[in-house]
Amino acid sequence: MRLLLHFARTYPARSLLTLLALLLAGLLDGLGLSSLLTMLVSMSGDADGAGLPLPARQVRQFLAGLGISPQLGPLLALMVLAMAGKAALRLAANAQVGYTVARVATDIRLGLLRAVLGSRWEYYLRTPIGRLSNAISGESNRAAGAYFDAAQMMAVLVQGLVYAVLALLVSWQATLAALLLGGLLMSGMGGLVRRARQAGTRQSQLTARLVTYLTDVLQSVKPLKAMGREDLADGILARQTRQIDKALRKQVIAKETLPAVQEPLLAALAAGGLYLAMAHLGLSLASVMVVIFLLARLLGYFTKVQREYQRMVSAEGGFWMLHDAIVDAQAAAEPPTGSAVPSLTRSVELRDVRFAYGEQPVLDGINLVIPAGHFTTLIGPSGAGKTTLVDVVIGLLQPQSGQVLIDGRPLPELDRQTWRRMIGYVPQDTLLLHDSVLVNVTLGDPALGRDDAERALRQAGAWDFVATLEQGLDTPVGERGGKLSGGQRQRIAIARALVHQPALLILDEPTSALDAAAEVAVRDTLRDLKGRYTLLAITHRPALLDVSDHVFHIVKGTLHRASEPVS
Ligand SMILES: Nc1ncnc2c1ncn2[C@@H]1O[C@H](COP(=O)(O)OP(=O)(O)OP(=O)(O)O)[C@@H](O)[C@H]1O
Repeated sequence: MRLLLHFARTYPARSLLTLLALLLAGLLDGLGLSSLLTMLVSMSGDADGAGLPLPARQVRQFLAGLGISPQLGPLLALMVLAMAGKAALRLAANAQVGYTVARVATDIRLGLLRAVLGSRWEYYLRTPIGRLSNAISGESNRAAGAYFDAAQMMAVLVQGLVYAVLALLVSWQATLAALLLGGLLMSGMGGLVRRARQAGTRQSQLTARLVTYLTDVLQSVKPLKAMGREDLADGILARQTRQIDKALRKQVIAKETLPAVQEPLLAALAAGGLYLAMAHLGLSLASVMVVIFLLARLLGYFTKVQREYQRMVSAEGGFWMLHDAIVDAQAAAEPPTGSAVPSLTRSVELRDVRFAYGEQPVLDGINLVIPAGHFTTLIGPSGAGKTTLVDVVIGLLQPQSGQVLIDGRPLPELDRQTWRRMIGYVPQDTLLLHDSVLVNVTLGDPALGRDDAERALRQAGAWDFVATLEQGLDTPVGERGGKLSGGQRQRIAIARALVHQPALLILDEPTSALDAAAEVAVRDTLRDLKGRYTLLAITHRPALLDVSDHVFHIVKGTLHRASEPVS
């Protein structure tokens, strides 16, 4: 029910339209059925209609009002018209449902993408990539399927209600008895519905776990294969796959058992109802014929509604899992951005900045001035807090106290996106996109052309090897840049950071994978960039230390000047 309310609230107009079309279709179905009943009764010889069941009499009156005599021809025409109208309305309703199912899947995907992309850096550190890819690709379709099942259930329910009203007009006693028994039948089968729901939820959870684990394995498959340990991953993946299989089988059993139990019970109930109508309520033959027909269909609708409901709840777990993932990502949204336009002509300054991951302090009262146009380098032992300091400058992490000032203005007052677009960033681990060299350098930015890419590649000392590639700039780099060497990947990452001519170039160990010649090329580039750009690097390499203007040493979150500016 929670899911139905959620859909009704999220898509009110579409849901209302669909319901309206279904209701009208149900009413037309009832009209068609009443015409049929009238014919049946007329054929039974009850010419004046006195013994006709109520809806049949009303159809006669309705036809008389229109000046149509209740003969076979007009009755048949009315029935055909009603059925055609019903079919058209069902088509309209089903088309709406189909569009909405596609819309639900799109909304889930976009909702998750936007929530994820708008999250704080800490969110990415704790959320497995595989969980997100599973959600975007497979699970969102399954979750949207829950809307389809909900709509199918409503369609059957509306039609069932129309039949119930007709049946009540014919014999309220027999109908009430059927409704009561139908209700009992449904609650008796509740266990099977619950089992399908549990198995569906488990299937979603297990699939998310499997895809998450598989993504991690594939990302580190090289060391696994190199050390002959892929069988360890295989064992875990196979166990998780078997668990999914078990959950699927449970769902199948619950789904198949439901109709298998419903049908004999239904037959028994129909027989009981018939007996009641004939032996105890003393209904006329015409009414009994109608009662048999209506009650059998009515109980049929009961069971169908329950089957659709079961289908819906077995897909529901996936829907709520995605819904919670979106809420989780939204809760981790980046803080509101300021609106001031940043400039970097004087300095980036950190004033008494303190940052901790939970209880663990990482930056412990950092005071640092990074002058514009200079080359500032941070060195220090592993885990000292160098990358964390850089993340604070970018605004990926917010310090618990202290300030980051850009040309004297606190970072939170600045427009975050504009500030970050002024940054060129070379990360410690170079991961390229599975695309061409060109796209890897420009990131698909339409404002940047081939000339820009070539200039940046030349500056990064990468043009020589790119020019020799078979397709030059258009050469695909393979999955995560796997077709290139570590040093080549690193130079492409440097070109990517330079291509948009950033005001602040941040490099985290930019030459760690380069040979001496390539390192000299990058060093010369950085030396040339000095004065035009502000450079902030983390490095231990003497080549870069030689061209730095200021070198700071970080030890256990505190900063020490390691050298005076070089000339
Ligand atoms: N997401 C995180 N959650 C908790 N602790 C973290 C997290 N990221 C980093 N740390 C911790 O913060 C400290 C500083 O990490 P940081 O990456 O800034 O070090 P670093 O000086 O750049 O190290 P390296 O030279 O090895 O890259 C380390 O002790 C690390 O364990």
